[in-house]
Amino acid sequence: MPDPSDEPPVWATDRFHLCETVPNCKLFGGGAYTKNGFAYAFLYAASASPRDYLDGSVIIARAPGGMKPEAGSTEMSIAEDQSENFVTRGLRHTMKARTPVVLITKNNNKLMTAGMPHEYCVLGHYKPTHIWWEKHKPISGKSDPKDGLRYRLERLNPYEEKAWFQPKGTEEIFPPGWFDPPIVASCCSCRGTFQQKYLQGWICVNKDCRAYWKLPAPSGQLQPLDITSLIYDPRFLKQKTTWPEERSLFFPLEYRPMEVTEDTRGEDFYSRAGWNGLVCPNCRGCIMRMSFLGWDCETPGCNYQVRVPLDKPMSASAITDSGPAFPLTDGYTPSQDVVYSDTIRVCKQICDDNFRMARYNLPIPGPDCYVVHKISNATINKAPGGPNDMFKQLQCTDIGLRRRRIGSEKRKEPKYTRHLFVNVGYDYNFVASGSEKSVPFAKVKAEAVRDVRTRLNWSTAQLIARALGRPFEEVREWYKRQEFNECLILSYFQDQAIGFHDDGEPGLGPNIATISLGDTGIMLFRMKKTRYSGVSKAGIYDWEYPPIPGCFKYKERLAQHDTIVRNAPTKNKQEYWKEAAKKLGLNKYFETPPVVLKIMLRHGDEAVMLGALLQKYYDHSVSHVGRIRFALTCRYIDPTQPREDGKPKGIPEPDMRLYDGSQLPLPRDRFGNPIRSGWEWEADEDFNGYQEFEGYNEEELRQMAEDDEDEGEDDAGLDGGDDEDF
Ligand SMILES: O=C(O)CCC(=O)C(=O)O
Ligand SMILES: [Fe+2]
Repeated sequence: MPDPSDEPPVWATDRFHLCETVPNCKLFGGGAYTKNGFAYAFLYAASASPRDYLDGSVIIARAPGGMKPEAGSTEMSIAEDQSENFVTRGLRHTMKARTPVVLITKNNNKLMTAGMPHEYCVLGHYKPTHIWWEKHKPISGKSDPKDGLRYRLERLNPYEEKAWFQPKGTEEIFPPGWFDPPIVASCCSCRGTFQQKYLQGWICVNKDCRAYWKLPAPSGQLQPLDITSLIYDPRFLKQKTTWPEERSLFFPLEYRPMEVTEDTRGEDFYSRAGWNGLVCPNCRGCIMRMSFLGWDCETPGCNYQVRVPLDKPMSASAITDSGPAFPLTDGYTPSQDVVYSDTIRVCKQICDDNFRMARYNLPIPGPDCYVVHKISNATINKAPGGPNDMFKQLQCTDIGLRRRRIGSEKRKEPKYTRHLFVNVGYDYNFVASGSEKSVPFAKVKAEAVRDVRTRLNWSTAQLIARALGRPFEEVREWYKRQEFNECLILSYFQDQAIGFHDDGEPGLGPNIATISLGDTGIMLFRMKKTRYSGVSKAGIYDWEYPPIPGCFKYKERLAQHDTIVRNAPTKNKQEYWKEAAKKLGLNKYFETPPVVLKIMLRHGDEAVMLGALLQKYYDHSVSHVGRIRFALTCRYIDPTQPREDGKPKGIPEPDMRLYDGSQLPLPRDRFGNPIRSGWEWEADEDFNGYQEFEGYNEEELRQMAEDDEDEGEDDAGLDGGDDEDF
C-alpha cells in the first residue's frame, strides 16, 4: 500500500484518546456521535458494503445498522430494512444547518488507497450533501432487496488543498466540479426532485413513491433496477458543493488549549476545559490528561509535556458549595441530607467533637448496617493537619494521582477511569488493572494525607463504640484487628464522578470510611438492581438474599422467599429459579431502583459505611458540583485473602499514629460552656416501622436517574461512568 501524501492533522492510538481530544467527537461507543439533534462525528472503519466510495474529496457511505456478515466472510450485507434513526436525522439537521462533521478512519478501512499511519486518523471535516434511500442486495438466503440509507459527504476544502490521505505522488484525477453539473429531474409520480445518482438513469429515491427505485422505460412503464451493476454518475459523484462563506469557516480539531502563564492558578486546570486532551504540537497525536501534574505525550521519543502549576493551589475558602449551603462556623454545622425512603431509620443526631453525626440505618436483616455522616465544622477544617491542610497538600504534592486503564491490559480498545487516583497501603483489587504498585503509607509525600487513616480509624472506632454504648478505649482494643490498612485517594475534576457501585469485594472489611475534601460531594444510595427487582439480568430469582423493605413486590416476595428456597430442586436449578421469578412477576431488572438516601458531603465531612451486608444490598455513587473534589477512602483488606492475580498485597503497616479528635475546643454557648450531646445513638421518635417507599420526591428522583444514565452504567464502579453524553 502506498504511503499517504501527508501526515494526518490529528491521530490517536485508541478511541479514548481521540474522544477526549477532538471536539464533538465522543465516539466512545458506536460509529456516530450525535448530540442535541446534530450529528457531529463519524467513524469510518472496516466493513465496506457494495457502492461505498472514498477518494480525496468525496465519501459515500451507508448508514449504520441492519447489517449482518455474509456466511464465512467479513463482507456485510443488509439483513433488514433500515429505518431513519436519530443519526440520520442528526445528519439531516447538520446538512440543513450547513455545519460540517468530523470523519475519523480506523486503519482497517478497506477503502483507503494509502496506508494509514496510525490506528485512528482524522480525515478532516466534511459537508454532508445528500441523504437518500436505496435498495440493497439482501444477505444471502433472503430474496427481497432491502431498503437502506446512503450519505454523500464532501470534504470541506475551501482552499482546494490535496487530501493528506491521497496516495503519495498521485493527484486526484477528477477534482470536484470537473464534470458537468448533475442531472436534476422530478418524479412524475410523487413530484420529488432529485439528482441522478447512477449512470443507469434517473430514478426516484422517495421510498414512499410507487416509482421508488425503478427506471422509467421509454414505453413509460417502470422497470425494476438491476442493483448488482450500478455505477455512480460522475456528475453526481464529483460535483462541487459550496456553502455560504465557507472560506471563513475554521473548525479546529482540538479544544482551545489552556495556557500556562504567570497568572495561571492550579484550579484553572480543574475545570472541564482543564482536563480535555491536547494535540501534541510535535507529533499530532492526542494526549489525554492522565495525571494531576498535566499532559505527557505518550508517543515513543516525543517528550512533549504540559505542566500545571502545583504551587498555586485553590484555597479552601474558594470551594464552591452546591446549592444553598450554610457558611461554616465553629458551631455544629447543619445537615443537608435527604432521606427519601421511610424504610431508613434515622437516628437522633449526636453532636460531639465538633462533628454533627447523622446515622441512617438501612433495612437489612442481621447485624446493623448503617451509614454515618459526620458533618465537619470550621474548627475541624482549620486545625493543623486537618481538611484545609490536606486539601492544600493534595494539590501541591505529586502523590501519583493518575487516570488508569480499566479492565484487562489485554483489552484491545483500552478504557480509562475518568477520575484520577492512587492507592496507598495494601493493594485494593479493583477494576483498574494498573501494573503500578500501591504506595506504602510511610512513603506518601503529603503528610496530612498519610495521617488520614489514623483519623478515620479514630472516627470509626468512635462510631462503633457509640453504637455499642461501650467506652471508646475498650472498643479501640478489638477494633485494632480490623483497622484500616489501605487508603484510596481519588480526585474528581469538574464533571467527573463515580457511578453506582458497591465496595463489597471479597476480602474487604465490613467498614469503609471516606473523608471528602473540596467541593460538595453528592453521595446517593440505592438498592442494587438484583436486590431491588428480585431477579438477575438473566432472569434468575435472587435466592441468596431475602427481600428487604422497599424492594419491588416486597410483601409477596417476603411471603414466599423461604418456601421458594426450601423447595429448590438439586437438579435443573436454573430453570426452577427462572420459573420462580416469573411466577412472582419480577420483571423490573431494567428499571432504575429509586434513590433512598442523599448525603451532602461538604469539605471535611466523613461518610462511614458499616456492615458487610450493606454492600450486598445497596450501591452508592458520588458526584459533585464545582471544580475539584478529593475523596480519601479507607478500607480494611484481609491480608490472608489472596489477591486475584496472586501478587503480594503490599507491606503490612499497622497504624502506629495517634489521633484524638476530641482534643479540639468544642463549640460554646453564650455563657462559654462547651456544647455536646449524648454518647449513644437513639432512634428518632417518629420512626414507625418499615414501610413501602412513598416519601420521596418523584421529580428529583427522576432527575437523578437521568443524570445517572448520562454516566453510562456499564462500567460504573471506579470507572466513574466514562461514556459522557451517551
Ligand atoms: O468519592 C467518594 O466519596 C466515594 C468513593 C468510593 O465510593 C470508593 O472509593 O469506593
Ligand atoms: Fe465506593
